[in-house]
Amino acid sequence: MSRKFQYQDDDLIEKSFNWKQMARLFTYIKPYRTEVNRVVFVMTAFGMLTKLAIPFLISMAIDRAIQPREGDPNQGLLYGIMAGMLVLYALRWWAQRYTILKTNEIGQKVIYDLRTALFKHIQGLSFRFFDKRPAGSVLVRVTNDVNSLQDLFTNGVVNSVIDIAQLLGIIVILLCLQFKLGLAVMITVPLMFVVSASLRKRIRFAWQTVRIKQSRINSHLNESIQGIRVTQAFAQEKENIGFFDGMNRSNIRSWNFASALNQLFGPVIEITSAAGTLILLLYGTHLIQSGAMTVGVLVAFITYVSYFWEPITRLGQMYSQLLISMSSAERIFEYMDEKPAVGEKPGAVDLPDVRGHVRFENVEFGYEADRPALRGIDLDIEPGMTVALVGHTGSGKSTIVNLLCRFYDTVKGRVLIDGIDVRDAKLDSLRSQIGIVLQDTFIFSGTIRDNIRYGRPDATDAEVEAAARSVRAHDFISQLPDGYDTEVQERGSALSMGQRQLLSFARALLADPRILILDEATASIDTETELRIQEALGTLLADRTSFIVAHRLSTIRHADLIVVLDHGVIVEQGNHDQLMKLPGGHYRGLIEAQYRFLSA
Ligand SMILES: Nc1ncnc2c1ncn2[C@@H]1O[C@H](COP(=O)(O)OP(=O)(O)OP(=O)(O)O)[C@@H](O)[C@H]1O
Repeated sequence: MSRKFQYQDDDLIEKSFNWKQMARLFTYIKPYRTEVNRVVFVMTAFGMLTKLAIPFLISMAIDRAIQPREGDPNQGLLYGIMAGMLVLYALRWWAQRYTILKTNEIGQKVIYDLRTALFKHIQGLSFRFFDKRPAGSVLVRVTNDVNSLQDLFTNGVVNSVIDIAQLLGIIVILLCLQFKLGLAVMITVPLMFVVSASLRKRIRFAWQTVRIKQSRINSHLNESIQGIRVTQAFAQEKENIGFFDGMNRSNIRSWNFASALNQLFGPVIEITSAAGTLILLLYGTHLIQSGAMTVGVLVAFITYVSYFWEPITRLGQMYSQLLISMSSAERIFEYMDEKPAVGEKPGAVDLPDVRGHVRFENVEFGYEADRPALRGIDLDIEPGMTVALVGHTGSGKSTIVNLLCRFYDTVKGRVLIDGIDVRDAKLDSLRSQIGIVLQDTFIFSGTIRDNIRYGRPDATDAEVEAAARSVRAHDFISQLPDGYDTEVQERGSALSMGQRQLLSFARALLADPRILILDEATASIDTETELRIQEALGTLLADRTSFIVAHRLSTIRHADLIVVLDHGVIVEQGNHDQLMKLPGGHYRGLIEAQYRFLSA
């Protein structure tokens, strides 16, 4: 069976509904406590109390103005009551408008804070975290999962507080109006709670499944778009579309299932409410006939009972909303709790301006526990040296530079810069002194100028241009439609491979790091660009310690030290001439193989 498109990102998070998590979610609303309190006050005082007063006024109108037990109808009192009701309605309208505006505002602020906190946290996570997760699934958590909390924070929190207050108010009113009738109506409530509680867990899992399906769609989407050229080149569009369709359908099915479960809350409440109304009519009529209650009070009672179910229905909906939000919250907090695998020690020091003396002392490392990628690595590199790392694919060249930048920590041994263990240095101070030019030269969307300035945003235009000139990038940049202000697409797809390389050289040169890492591009480029890149390299490497994951013969030949790796072990080191003299040596073998390839 094909094992293509396996996104092992998310398993169902097996945690029960947990109040601690809830409390944690609500810490995000804490900074806006005063605003929330204000809204709750306005809505309770002007929205809820006005609403609760209206049925009371209606009962007064019936029993005292329209059909008093004693005396004639009182028209004046009726108009008075009507005027009072108008004022109450106006007040209620204003309170509702204020509440909607304010709750939306508060909700947006909370979502903003949460998204920023999550993004900030993810930015600080180590390579190990990203090794394990497809980019699409990380996107989903910052977008969809955070969005799904929006409803909770915009309407949910404030409305729930108001609903609970309204519910308590109505219970008090019902019991005061007619104690026995009030009790009789409320007898159905526990039944409703028992039924809905059993739905709770199933709904939570159903929504989590939806999120996971969405996350997989996003992962696939991300991969499909990034790999579209390969897909089209291998004519795999149909297969891709088929796979996407399957995912999409599965998403719909799980959405429908979750939503159907959600909808069960409504009928549960409706049936309970119908039972309550029946009890009310039967028992209420009996009370009127026996003279224990007036018609006006029954009318008010009926209205209050309908008000009684309103907050319960909304709280029920809010509860399902909460369950949906909980699964998103769990997914968000799972990332928030992720500690960077490469952390900063409590007493980490700022690495002073380094000279560029690099030492690897008996270093051992593996990406996975049982598969060592490097073993017994000892290197001593003087400041200013150019070191070429060579070896077969997978021999550990990139891993050496990953450890130097501290993208990962060694399992054994130490990496020292100017005698300071990289684990004792603040990450910022370490990485800002190391420049990296990767094989996959990442160009960000923005102008050419912004891209060159990436590592030193404060560089002047003149400095940007000087850097570009030094690495021979100025000529091609000035021929672009808007020169340095030309907008490049994300990943720089409008630029050629060689041009992207030159741009990344300019970026590294402008940042002027003491230590430079260069993962040479393997793609073959024309001789003229190759020459230009060689010249640019000369400028770039001058006066700094450089590590080159080398693929080009020309670069290797001029390196001060060539380190030959094989299966994670250093098998030879020396300069070109020394290594070529070793009969049957690894390096000599590599060079001879390349010459054979080039002359073939
Ligand atoms: N992120 C990762 N997770 C797990 N294993 C990895 C990871 N990166 C590299 N490896 C493994 O570690 C070993 C060394 O990889 P490394 O990338 O250092 O090789 P390399 O010499 O730079 O290869 P190439 O010339 O192909 O870039 C390989 O066996 C590789 O499969």
